Amino acid sequence: MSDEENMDQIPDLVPANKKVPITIITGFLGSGKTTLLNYILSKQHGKRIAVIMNEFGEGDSIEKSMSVGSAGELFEEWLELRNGCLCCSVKDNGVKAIENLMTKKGKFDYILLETTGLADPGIITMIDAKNCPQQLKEKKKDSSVNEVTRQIALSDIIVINKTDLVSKKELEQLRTDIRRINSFSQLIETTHSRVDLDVILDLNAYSNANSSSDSIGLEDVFRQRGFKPDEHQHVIDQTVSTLTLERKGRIDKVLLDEFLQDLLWEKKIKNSEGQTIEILRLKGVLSLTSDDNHHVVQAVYELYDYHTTTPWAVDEERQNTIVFIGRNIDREVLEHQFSQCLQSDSS
Ligand SMILES: Nc1nc2c(ncn2[C@@H]2O[C@H](COP(=O)(O)OP(=O)(O)OP(=O)(O)O)[C@@H](O)[C@H]2O)c(=O)[nH]1
Repeated sequence: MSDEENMDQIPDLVPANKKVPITIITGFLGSGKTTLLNYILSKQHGKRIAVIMNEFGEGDSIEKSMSVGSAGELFEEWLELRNGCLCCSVKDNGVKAIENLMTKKGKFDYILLETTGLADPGIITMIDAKNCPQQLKEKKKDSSVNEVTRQIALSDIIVINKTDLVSKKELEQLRTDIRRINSFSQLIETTHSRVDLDVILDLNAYSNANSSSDSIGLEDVFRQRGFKPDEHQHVIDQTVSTLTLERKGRIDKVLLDEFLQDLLWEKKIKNSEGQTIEILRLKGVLSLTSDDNHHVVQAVYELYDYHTTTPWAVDEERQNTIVFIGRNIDREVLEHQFSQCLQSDSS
């Protein structure tokens, strides 16, 4: 069969009416990623899960399969990708690899991606409770953000693993340090990576899929966590931190695009001390002037995109919540810029 014919068949392999969630698992060497994957695979009976491991280094892509299911109904495929950038892997090699997997093995219910510490986008970040405090202190020669800070900043779920190896006081301090970097992400504490699988497998934040009825959208996450704008942050923060803004009304997408492009692409937006505001991750739920649906905006560094989710209820007050995670965050500047994107007759 030619490649073209092969590609034509791929859409049929994806479960009907359902986009397959892709979850990225990242973390430092030895933080417990493999333990987590093995735990997930050992528990998720009756589901078909593809695990994509993203490793860095020389050598050809290696495919290795392993079978964990007891009754044979559970099948997992491990696939190792090479080359550094996870964005490229996901968009190019990764997609191809997933397609090949589906061609060979049929439909999957979940796709899990494991990456080593160098990949940028992370969704679930594994933290080694014992070693993380030291990793957080690491100074990069070029004064860029260190690896573990970046992983924490980018994540939707942070799993603090190996809590058996630290005291209560050390754990409390670590929680505070992590929250300071990313106050949006959900924090889970474990030993041997034993997480609540519903939380891990329903996470769909980085998938390009539109919200489907059975996946948790960002707006649900905001709602479930009772998310409130941070009132405390008035000063410029030169470390990595989170800022949340909330505005009533409707956003003009043309104006928002201009703002996001100035912020993320052109890096034109400076704090009040003239330093560039560096965004690592951005997420938001918006009410746009263009239609009556919720829109989710997400960015990882320069890359950003929107997707449309559920309609606003007729009597629901329209509001826009946006979370910035980055460095040199300046509340006043970002607040001003974001407010400029509101439709002029919005309050
Ligand atoms: N004490 C303790 N050890 C753990 C825990 N979780 C995992 N380990 C051990 O830590 C070691 C590393 O765990 P892995 O799951 O291989 O970590 P990893 O992130 O996949 O590591 P790499 O493959 O090197 O990137 C293994 O020996 C695990 O048994 C935990 O909660 N407590």
